[in-house]
Amino acid sequence: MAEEGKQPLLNAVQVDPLVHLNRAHAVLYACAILALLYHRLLSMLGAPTHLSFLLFLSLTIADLVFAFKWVLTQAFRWRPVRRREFPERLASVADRKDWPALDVFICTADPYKEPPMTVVNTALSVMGFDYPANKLSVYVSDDGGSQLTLFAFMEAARFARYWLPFCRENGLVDRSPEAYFSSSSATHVLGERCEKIKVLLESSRDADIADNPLPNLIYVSREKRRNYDHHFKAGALNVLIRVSGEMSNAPVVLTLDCDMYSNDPQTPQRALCYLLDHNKNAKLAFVQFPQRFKGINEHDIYGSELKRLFQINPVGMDGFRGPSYVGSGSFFSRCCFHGSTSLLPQQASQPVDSTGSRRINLISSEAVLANAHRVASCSYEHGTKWGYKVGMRYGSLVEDYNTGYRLHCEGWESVFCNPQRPAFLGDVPTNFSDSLNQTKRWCIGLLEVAFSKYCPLSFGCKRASLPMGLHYAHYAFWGLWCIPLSIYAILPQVTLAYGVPLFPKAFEPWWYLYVYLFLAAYAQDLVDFLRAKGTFRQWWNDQRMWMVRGVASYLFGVAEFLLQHVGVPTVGFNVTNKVMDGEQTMLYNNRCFDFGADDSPFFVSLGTVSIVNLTSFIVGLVRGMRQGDILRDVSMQLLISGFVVVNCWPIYEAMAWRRDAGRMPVMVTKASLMLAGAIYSIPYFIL
Ligand SMILES: O=c1ccn([C@@H]2O[C@H](COP(=O)(O)OP(=O)(O)O[C@H]3O[C@H](CO)[C@@H](O)[C@H](O)[C@H]3O)[C@@H](O)[C@H]2O)c(=O)[nH]1
Ligand SMILES: [Mn+2]
Repeated sequence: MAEEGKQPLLNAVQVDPLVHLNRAHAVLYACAILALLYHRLLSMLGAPTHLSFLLFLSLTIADLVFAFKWVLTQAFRWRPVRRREFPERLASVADRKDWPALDVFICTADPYKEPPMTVVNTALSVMGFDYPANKLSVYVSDDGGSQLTLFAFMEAARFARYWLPFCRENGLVDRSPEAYFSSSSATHVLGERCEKIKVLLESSRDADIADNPLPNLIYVSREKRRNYDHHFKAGALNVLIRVSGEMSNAPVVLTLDCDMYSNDPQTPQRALCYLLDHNKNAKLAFVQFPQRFKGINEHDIYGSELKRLFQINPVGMDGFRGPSYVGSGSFFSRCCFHGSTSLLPQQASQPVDSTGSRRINLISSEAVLANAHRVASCSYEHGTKWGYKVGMRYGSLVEDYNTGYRLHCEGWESVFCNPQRPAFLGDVPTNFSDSLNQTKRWCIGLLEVAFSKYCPLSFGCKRASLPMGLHYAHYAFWGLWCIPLSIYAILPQVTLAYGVPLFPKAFEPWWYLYVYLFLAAYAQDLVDFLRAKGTFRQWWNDQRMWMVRGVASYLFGVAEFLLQHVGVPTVGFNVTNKVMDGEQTMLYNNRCFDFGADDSPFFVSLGTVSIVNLTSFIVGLVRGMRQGDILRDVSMQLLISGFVVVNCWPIYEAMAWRRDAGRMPVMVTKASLMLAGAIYSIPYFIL
């Protein structure tokens, strides 16, 4: 290995050339926000009645939240950096035989929502990494304790003997069998059960048909008992950290969701470009690859790509301590799980090195298995620091966000690695209601962190840094979007229907301020999106989903979080469905919104908002045509409701004239009409 300091460059970093433009614009926009708040204050002070004061107050609250969120997002735009890595130079730094061992963790939880074949597929794709087989171990955590999954893996172990040499001989890059070739009820999920650990393949013993060693493959189903908190995925990963610690104990650990298969066998080498970089690795906790997805329809109608979360914002965080951990596609340095950088002497937080792997040839020995069983039992963590100071952190439904955040607070760093060819590809919910449920779960998990003693605004700004604190606060307070979005979805519209102006007259100077604030924010968002290789149509759908989530996922997420706090039990980690029926798939591929799956309360909310906006827009326009002068007074309200109406088009289609299975259930339409009627009648009661 090359000496420290003389190491050839394994990676390079470049600051986004547009930062200065962004910063200049931030200053201008900040002035505009201050002017707006001043104007709001004036209107409140000059309000002629209590009612109009309340109306202006609501708008002020909405704008304050917008302003707060704007401040938080500036942290992402302050210093975005892009990285490149040079895996071809790796050979001059470390010989293949000196590469650190790699443990891959794959989590699955529900054999019905996550078909075992998907999980097997993911496992085989990583066993096909271009990496020394005797240094590679794949651990599968089955939180469902499913016989079917275990059986599928036993078969997979046999299949691997043929598949892996086949990949190598044919130089396949797609090493997930399903991706390459595409082109049973005999089980039940056990409530309580003992831990089960099976070594399905052992590198020192098993070889493929060409007589090359195979990677280790280990199936782990942890012990589950009533009366014990299992901490969902975080708990499962902590069991894997300990079990693998007893077996292969590799210094590098890759975490993957069961649907995130490897799309490039060179990926670990890219990660090594950072993990073996002596200038970096003493503090490097993880290398995060973006979550990328397959099967998204052309215009991405549900905004499933989550470009901002997975591709744009990490670049912004990378200019500081690094991107957040997103649960999948992350190469960890194992030592980061054992405590903080500052607490440990330099030797203990040793950078990833070529050593560290235990004697792999012993993993199925009785002694090792006995230890593995011990650490996989549910009482093992009792009275230890696991989940609090050690391993994946508990206390939030978004264990990934929470763990990455706490690592950054302890002084660890991370890097964002976003190669041209997606490193991993996963499934997205291609069903409207599933997609909204997923973001609702995230929203709740994030609020759990926001309102804990680890609130990023206080704890994070102090322990990590101001920008890192703001980054994490942006996510923690994600759900707050529901406040301004709900207010702007109803208030200007209802007042418009009653002919009450709320905003400055058209073409007055203040009116231009509002127009500037809207257009500039939207334009900047569009530019960010296009620069991240999005299309205009995808961006349009993405901004629509932002509003949709505002009155659906975020609104219900915040409500559920509040209910949870007054003691109403809630669902917890509702695993996202990865199976689609034929009709759903057809609707999705035809870019049709699917409201048919269930009559979810989300849809009542969406239906109500869309009806209110359409009604007000028509009433306002007709009134404006009749009495020309009022048109200028309510112009802003007309623009807002008109904009929402354009966005709600798929909802009107689904309510009024679609006849397929994905149309809006009649019950939901009726409920929405009633709710809209109720909203319009509120002013009567107040007056
Ligand atoms: O009790 C549980 C629940 C879930 N999982 C696994 O966790 C993964 C993610 O679950 P999924 O239903 O796919 O959730 P998503 O919302 O799609 O996942 C995102 O958000 C999660 C946090 O909410 C992160 O853990 C994931 O990595 C991230 O991809 C899957 O492999 C599950 O099998 C478990 O192992 N045990
Ligand atoms: Mn998922």
